[in-house]
Amino acid sequence: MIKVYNLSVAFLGEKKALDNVSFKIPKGEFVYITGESGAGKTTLLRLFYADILPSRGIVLISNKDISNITKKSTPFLRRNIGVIFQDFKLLENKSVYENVKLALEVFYLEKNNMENRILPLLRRLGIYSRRSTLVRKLSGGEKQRVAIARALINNPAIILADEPTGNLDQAKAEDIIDLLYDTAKSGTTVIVATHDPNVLNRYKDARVLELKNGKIIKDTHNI
Ligand SMILES: Nc1ncnc2c1ncn2[C@@H]1O[C@H](COP(=O)(O)OP(=O)(O)OP(=O)(O)O)[C@@H](O)[C@H]1O
Repeated sequence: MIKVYNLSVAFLGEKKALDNVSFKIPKGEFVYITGESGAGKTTLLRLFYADILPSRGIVLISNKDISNITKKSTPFLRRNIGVIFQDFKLLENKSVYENVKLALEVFYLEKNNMENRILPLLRRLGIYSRRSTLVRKLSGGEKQRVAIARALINNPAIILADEPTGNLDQAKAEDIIDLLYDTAKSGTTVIVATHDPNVLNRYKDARVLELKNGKIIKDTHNI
């Protein structure tokens, strides 16, 4: 469960990136965060994994207040959160397998057993045959799948995806959204920031939170 109360973020010398935002997201929900460029989507996601702290207001992740979380405590929070970044942030000169393994090694202690965790996930995401390929040799769609594998490998409670279909054609974008939607079906909370209408229309029953100038102007669930 994610709860935010009266959340505002002001970057130095800028107008507010988020302005008094409140909402709750239950466990296992699939939510779109939408809004035009600069609306505050990325800023909101960054608050959830404590990449930034709010100027005002409260962020609760699984009932833990992270509004003032210390740097020392952020690894414990992030262990439960998988992030899929707009620009992937993969290690281009390492293989698909290595990229996922590095994310697993941070928290996983059974070093001998890692293959049993990684290979089935690569299979599920359709990148098993690319496991030894360097990331820099992959297509955009394949890189996106590696980014998803890396986000899922620690079985996080929450997945945050920032424009996960950025440069993909429509069919590939739909594949990626289907993967994320299925992930929510198994109990993971999935939050997808996007302004792509094809992505938004893919699951019409999904909750849509729309931001404009840092404020929520639409919430289809309104809870
Ligand atoms: N590090 C920063 N320093 C100063 N201003 C920032 C910073 N990050 C974001 N902003 C500003 O905050 C506002 C919200 O930005 P944000 O990146 O959250 O929007 P967005 O909805 O994700 O946009 P996009 O769709 O273009 O990624 C914008 O006005 C942006 O210029």
